[in-house]
Amino acid sequence: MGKFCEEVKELSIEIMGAITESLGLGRDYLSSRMDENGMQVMTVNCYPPCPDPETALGLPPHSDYSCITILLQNLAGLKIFDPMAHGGSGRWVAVPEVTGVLKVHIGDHVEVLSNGLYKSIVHKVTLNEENTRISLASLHSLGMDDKMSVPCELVTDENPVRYKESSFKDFLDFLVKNDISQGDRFIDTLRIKD
Ligand SMILES: O=C(O)CCC(=O)C(=O)O
Ligand SMILES: [Fe+2]
Repeated sequence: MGKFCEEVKELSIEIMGAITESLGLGRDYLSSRMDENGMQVMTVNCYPPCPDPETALGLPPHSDYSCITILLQNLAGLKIFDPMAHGGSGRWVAVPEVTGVLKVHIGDHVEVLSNGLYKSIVHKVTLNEENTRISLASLHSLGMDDKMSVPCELVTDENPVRYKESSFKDFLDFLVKNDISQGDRFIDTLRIKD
């Protein structure tokens, strides 16, 4: 498990480098903040078989507060929300399980970093009648008090700052006061209204 955590952290820094490069910020824009002071939270989720899977959920719809989440799972069950489908009313899409594959979620802090170009993905976990499902989710973020803000390089008159800055600690404060199981989303508290 220790080796998995270390390797997945290295992978997260590579993926974040590709994301910041894609935004024109360069590969190392966040690498030292993520590598030396960044937070890695590893969650082990166990979903026992459910006699009536249509009436329950393993995890309610949410987006991850992290920059990115790297996910390993043993069974299908993950669904992501495609907000553009059906003319904007959206639909849930089942993510196929492919053995040994890692999945990457864009989290709220990459939405902020990209000033909304990347969207954090809303997802949920469904249950099944027969088998126990296990997933390992590794959430990668900046340090506890390190604020993620929209880079000035991405801001112009036509593209103003669309999100307030925030830290992991700010997310924890949000968690205390809100109920993510009822659909409250941290990213919604960061949006700057026109
Ligand atoms: O179990 C899964 O596939 C997803 C877990 C998840 O979304 C989370 O831990 O935030
Ligand atoms: Fe999640």
